[in-house]
Amino acid sequence: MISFENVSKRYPEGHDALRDVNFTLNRGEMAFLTGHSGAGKSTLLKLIMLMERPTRGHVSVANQDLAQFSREDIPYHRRRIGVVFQNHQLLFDRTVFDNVALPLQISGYEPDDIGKRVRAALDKVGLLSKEKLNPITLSTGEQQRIGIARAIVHKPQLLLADEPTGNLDPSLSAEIMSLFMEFNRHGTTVLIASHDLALISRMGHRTLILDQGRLMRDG
Ligand SMILES: Nc1ncnc2c1ncn2[C@@H]1O[C@H](COP(=O)(O)OP(=O)(O)OP(=O)(O)O)[C@@H](O)[C@H]1O
Repeated sequence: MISFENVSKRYPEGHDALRDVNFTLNRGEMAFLTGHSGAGKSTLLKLIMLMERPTRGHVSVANQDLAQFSREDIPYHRRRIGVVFQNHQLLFDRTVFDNVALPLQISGYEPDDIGKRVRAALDKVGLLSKEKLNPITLSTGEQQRIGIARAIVHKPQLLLADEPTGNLDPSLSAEIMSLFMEFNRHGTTVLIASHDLALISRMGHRTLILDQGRLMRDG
């Protein structure tokens, strides 16, 4: 599903964020990405999303070399991916339903179809009864679950998360992780960047460790 071949990324100021990174994540696999602050975790995810381009090497998603994608192809590429952020970037002037519906509205789905898909996504994260509420009235853990519903509402093949449990206590973090595992059991490929080593080791999944931009361990 994802392949990195000799990938390096140097930002314009001359900082090497990734150095000669090689790995493959198979379709249907779930893995964690960890490392110290500044190790290159977010940069690696940004290369997959085409928010950044590598300086050297090749990144492929679903057997397509992303170097072939022009700026116009980026929306097509992003529709295959769901992304969860630490600060879930919800809109507090809209309902829970409308927050989750947003990516579908942008992609031009029919209103009936949007209703069905949004409710299915909210059901998966246990928030169906809260669709009419404003997210600001919900707890932090519930807000993160809205962010996850929004990330999976278009049924992406690939789910990426950047520190999805950064603001949450251990029991809420475990809850969020079990949601990711559930999506993975249903076939979604999942890659989660997190510095929470205790949580990662409890999950028992493949873990990629970055250190100053180099992939130090994969297993
Ligand atoms: N847009 C940018 N321009 C210049 N340097 C950047 C940019 N984004 C990241 N960097 C640098 O690249 C390195 C890797 O950053 P990155 O955000 O990928 O690491 P990270 O492992 O996600 O860190 P954190 O856990 O703190 O989010 C850091 O030294 C950072 O300062």
